[in-house]
Amino acid sequence: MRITIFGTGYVGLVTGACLSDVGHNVLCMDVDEAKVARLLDGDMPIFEPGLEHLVKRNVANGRLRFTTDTASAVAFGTLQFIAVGTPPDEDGSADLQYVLAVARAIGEHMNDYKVIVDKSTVPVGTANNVHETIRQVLAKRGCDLDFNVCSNPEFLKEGAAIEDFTYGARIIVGTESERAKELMRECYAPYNRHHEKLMFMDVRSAELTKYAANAMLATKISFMNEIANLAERLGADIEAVRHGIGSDPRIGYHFIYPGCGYGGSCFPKDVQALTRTAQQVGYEAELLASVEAVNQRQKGTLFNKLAQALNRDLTGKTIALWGLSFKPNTDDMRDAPSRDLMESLWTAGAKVRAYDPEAMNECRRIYGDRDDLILVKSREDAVRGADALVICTEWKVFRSVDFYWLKQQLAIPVVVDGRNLYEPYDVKQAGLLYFAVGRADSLQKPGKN
Ligand SMILES: NC(=O)C1=CN([C@@H]2O[C@H](COP(=O)(O)OP(=O)(O)OC[C@H]3O[C@@H](n4cnc5c(N)ncnc54)[C@H](O)[C@@H]3O)[C@@H](O)[C@H]2O)C=CC1
Ligand SMILES: O=C(O)[C@H]1O[C@H](OP(=O)(O)OP(=O)(O)OC[C@H]2O[C@@H](n3ccc(=O)[nH]c3=O)[C@H](O)[C@@H]2O)[C@H](O)[C@@H](O)[C@@H]1O
Repeated sequence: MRITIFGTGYVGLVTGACLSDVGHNVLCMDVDEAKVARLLDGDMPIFEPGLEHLVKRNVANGRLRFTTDTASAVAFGTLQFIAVGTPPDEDGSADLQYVLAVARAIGEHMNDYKVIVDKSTVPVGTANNVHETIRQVLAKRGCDLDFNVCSNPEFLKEGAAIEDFTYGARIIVGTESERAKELMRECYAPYNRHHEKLMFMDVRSAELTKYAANAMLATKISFMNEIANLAERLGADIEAVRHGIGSDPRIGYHFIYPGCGYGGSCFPKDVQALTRTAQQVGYEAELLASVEAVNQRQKGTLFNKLAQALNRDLTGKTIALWGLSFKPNTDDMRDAPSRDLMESLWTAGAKVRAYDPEAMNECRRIYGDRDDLILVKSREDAVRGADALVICTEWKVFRSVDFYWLKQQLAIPVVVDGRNLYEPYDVKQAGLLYFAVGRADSLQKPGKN
């Protein structure tokens, strides 16, 4: 099957690589010439486990190609996937300019039947909007061509994108057209062999399903962070509570890890966009607004704990930071909690010595050269000579630490852990003060031991 994908970001590139790997012929189009040039050179613009291998294999066998040429991209595929960004607008609603630019390009260049497949996360009603945009462009051209627009939201997680795309729990397709349905069935047949994963529904429900899924997951996280904050104040341990509630299958263990707030390119923007959508139809989404507010507060928790541990004396201090990406196995720092922490530390007059296994270049790209940011090559380099340590991301390399060694490295024996990686008792045994999230032990103050 011939498939065109607009956008070679996390979603577009993974979709292109995976669909070509199961035998489809895929042409990926991006307006970012530098990105396409890198891809043509076999260089990955993002870090995603397994992606480079998949891309190279399918480029080599000729089933995966890249272009910046819109006309040939539109001519190529019967299916035209839209996988471009939908960043937040100033008021929090989804900015559809990139989606609609693709719609116009399709309208300008199409000469036969197409199914336009919206994979970007878009507000309810966008498929209609895309349909109308294409119809108007075709009308201007004096063309009367048949086409359908369907919604096919993506549920992959960064860091596990290929696995999620390949083995995801469901494939949602919103369409009222039998012809589009058959083509989508053909596209996803390789993923639908063992049990029926394809769920067809109306377009608006498919669009809302995506926001509902992300909002539900974000709600679970904010809920746990709220309980964690309570646990700290009540002298309870959130890790015991997490085990206790997760064992109830109605609640489950997934997405109930407390931490330093959810980040990434999606939960923050999608919760905001859904809240905005609700307002637009005259409904105050109070729960969603609270999910967002709790998350904002949680992102300040590491700084507050550190400031309290150091008696608010941060000026001139050097803080070691382990983990910059918003989660492990990605170099993505969009809305990462590490950014809130670093920016607060700089405002308070502290320096940051940071290490991340994959996000160093991304950090350099975002913040450039500055005196108060020192990027180092290992976790050891980060703590050597630092005053205290903060952990923002639960990369595997941070999980096992000799706490006696760590104590010797730090001028002030303070470890603030935004991911609850260690047993408080083990850390304390080495003479360190350990401030985790939602753990009664983390309430200890310097001088109390
Ligand atoms: N990142 C993720 O894990 C997931 C993202 N999504 C959704 O998928 C969409 C894409 O997200 P990402 O892949 O993260 O975005 P991204 O920002 O990584 O990539 C978007 C790409 O689209 C390109 N682009 C912009 N305008 C274009 C045009 N007119 N024609 C062709 N290419 C164009 C950009 O140059 C960029 O390379 C968003 O709506 C997002 O909410 C959904 C599920 C997971
Ligand atoms: O729409 C999207 O873009 C995607 O958003 C999330 O995926 P992603 O943002 O890549 O990463 P997650 O693993 O969901 O983590 C998001 C944030 O929540 C945090 N988190 C996650 C789980 C948890 O229990 N606690 C917690 O604090 C993570 O540290 C991270 O900062 C969803 O999990 C995907 O299903 C969805 O497709």
